[in-house]
Amino acid sequence: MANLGATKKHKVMVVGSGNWGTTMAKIAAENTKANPNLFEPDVRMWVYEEEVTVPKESKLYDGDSEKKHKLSEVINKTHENVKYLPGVTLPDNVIAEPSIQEAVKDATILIFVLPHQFIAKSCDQIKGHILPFARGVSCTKGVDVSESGVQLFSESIGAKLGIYCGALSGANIASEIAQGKYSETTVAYDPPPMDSRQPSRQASPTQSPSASTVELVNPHMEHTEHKSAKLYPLPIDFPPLSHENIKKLFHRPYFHVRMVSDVAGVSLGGALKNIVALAAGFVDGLGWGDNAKAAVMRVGLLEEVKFGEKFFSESVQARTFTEESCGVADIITSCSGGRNFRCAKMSIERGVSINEIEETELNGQKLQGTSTAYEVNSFLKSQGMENEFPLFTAVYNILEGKTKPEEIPDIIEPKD
Ligand SMILES: NC(=O)c1ccc[n+]([C@@H]2O[C@H](COP(=O)([O-])OP(=O)(O)OC[C@H]3O[C@@H](n4cnc5c(N)ncnc54)[C@H](O)[C@@H]3O)[C@@H](O)[C@H]2O)c1
Ligand SMILES: O=P(O)(O)OC[C@H](O)CO
Repeated sequence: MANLGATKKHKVMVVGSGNWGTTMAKIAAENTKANPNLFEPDVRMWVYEEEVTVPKESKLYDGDSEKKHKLSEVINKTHENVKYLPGVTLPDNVIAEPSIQEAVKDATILIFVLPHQFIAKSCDQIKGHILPFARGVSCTKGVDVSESGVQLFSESIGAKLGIYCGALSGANIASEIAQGKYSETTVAYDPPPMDSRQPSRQASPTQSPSASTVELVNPHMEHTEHKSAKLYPLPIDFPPLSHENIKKLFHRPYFHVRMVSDVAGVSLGGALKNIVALAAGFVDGLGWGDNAKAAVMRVGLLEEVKFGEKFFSESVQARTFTEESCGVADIITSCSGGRNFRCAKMSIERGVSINEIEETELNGQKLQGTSTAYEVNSFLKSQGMENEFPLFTAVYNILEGKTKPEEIPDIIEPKD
């Protein structure tokens, strides 16, 4: 699509700076540089500030291996996130910013890449500090479960901030992609109709677009206050956020993007596969091998599709799970080398809780599968549907110590 009437460029920022957050900032920064007609070059990355030590090879190392440095300063001075993505040089247009309000200021595109447990609080901090017509893309893998029901993070971010938010998810182990190794991903962006460009429209000043009421969130939420909200159209002096232009922000020669419109399918694939990966880790930890893993992956995929069709029936498409990177491919990669899989496996092998493994083995990185298993279970319980999702329920019960991993085969066997 032509950039009709566009005189301004999009300012891109990343909310998050963990293993995937830093990788996404790297990808986005490579692409903003490569597409100067669409994007401002600098990509601000919000860093949840902490003190870190630097390795001997770092130019900041002064002989004192215990000396603490602010992580944001280390990133800006050395172009390396020494804690969450060590050994990878970031482009110099990734700018680490410890203030979340400063980081989001004037950004037109916000890429959310936080562990899901931190999204709500971060949105509260951002609210009132973003451009009203900003747009979001959620790369967070998880679901937002509350008393009202289950929501996608694209929906809860959108509803909290009053913006449109799409989703990016795929078979994406961050460290491989950060090293430029080939991978695919799925980006779901279903732009609001008001963002489409009409050639006859007069260019309007950035500050004056009027808001329209649109459906922003999942209509399955029974008691939501946010069923519809005012959404500001993207001013015509910015390039349109069409599939073509959104793809240009994420696609790299080593990171192949497939654009779809099924935001629910993409988000659910990323969230639910983390429960499946725990199950795969449990059976692998027992020494049962690849056939056992394949069995839980098969059942996990079916439960993902069923969850989507039961609770997001108006929007989800089964083929998103079976054909796209965010579905079956993410189950395969997560059950092969993901953190949830590896930690679940170690917890069985060592006979310690997975929370202890997370604490001792991940150096501050966060598992999403354990909290997602609890959240999904509390939602299924509220719906009286635990028995319809035996694998998801078994993972929850194993985490609770009520079921043994050895019982998985019997539990997932269809009952007459
Ligand atoms: N790492 C991967 O390979 C990968 C790939 C695809 C998707 N994801 C998803 O991306 C999301 C982010 O994961 P990640 O790998 O970037 O993070 P991570 O697990 O590597 O790091 C944890 C992050 O949480 C931050 N943090 C800690 N306490 C916080 C607080 N109170 N408030 C805000 N932030 C806090 C830390 O600073 C750090 O940036 C997750 O949903 C994950 O499932 C990860
Ligand atoms: O390391 P995990 O288990 O959080 O999985 C990483 C990615 O989500 C794999 O696609």
